[in-house]
Amino acid sequence: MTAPPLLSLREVRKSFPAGPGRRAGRRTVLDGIDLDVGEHQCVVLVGSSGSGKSTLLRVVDLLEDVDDGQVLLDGVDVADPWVDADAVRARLAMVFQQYNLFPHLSVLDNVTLAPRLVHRRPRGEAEEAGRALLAKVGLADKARGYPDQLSGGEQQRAAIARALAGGPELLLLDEVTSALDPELVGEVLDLLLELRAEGTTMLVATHEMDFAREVADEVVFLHDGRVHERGTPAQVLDDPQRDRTREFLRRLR
Ligand SMILES: Nc1ncnc2c1ncn2[C@@H]1O[C@H](COP(=O)(O)OP(=O)(O)OP(=O)(O)O)[C@@H](O)[C@H]1O
Repeated sequence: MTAPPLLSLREVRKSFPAGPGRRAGRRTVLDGIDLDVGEHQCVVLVGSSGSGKSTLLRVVDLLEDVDDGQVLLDGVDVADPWVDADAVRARLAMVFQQYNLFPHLSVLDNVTLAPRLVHRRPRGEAEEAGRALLAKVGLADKARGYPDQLSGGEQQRAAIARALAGGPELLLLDEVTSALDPELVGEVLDLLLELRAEGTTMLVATHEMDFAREVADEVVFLHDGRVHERGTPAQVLDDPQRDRTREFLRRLR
């Protein structure tokens, strides 16, 4: 029997209130999503603003409940009542568009907070590992600095170091370069390419098609909460079969 993929979504549905008050009804944001991410794989979500990419990542990171369908980690539905949600969260880490570093903590304390509080690692050990991670992301000299003393690109690299600190099995990346000035985008993408080359398992939402082309095992084009087209980067980005995918890519050029 073959092992299940690390992450599987099966017929996942999610809706939100379409406006204030009950009469506004609900808007379907994920409309029956099927998706697999195998160990050491990188799946990249692309699609227009509002197509559901962030919501999909938030569902995987247990920040949103699904209305219907399953989110399976190693074949186990994370919504099952006997599943320990904290244990699931410890296997995942998400990096957000806006870094979300704690402004009152040093860079090193941001990186070591979860290992110390959640994983109960002794301070010395957590700091040693944290410094190694900061060196890896090119911030060895910023360990004692504070987030507001860092550029956007440095803050995002610190956020990536923090995400890696718990040793996640799956890294979720939500438009991590969207808030950066264009000249800082490259330094973050280079770091992600390095992580990818090391075999880090990733589920990524991005508008950076060149990056998608370089890292993705599979590109998934979302439209209106559905998988509209999927395949290798060459298939979806260079030879799309559907008009909507072509139109989306044309608008990006
Ligand atoms: N908590 C919420 N309450 C109501 N509507 C929401 C909520 N979160 C997301 N939505 C709506 O769901 C839709 C999909 O949003 P989502 O952020 O997942 O899209 P996206 O593809 O990530 O867009 P972008 O590329 O702009 O980040 C949008 O119309 C959004 O307004």
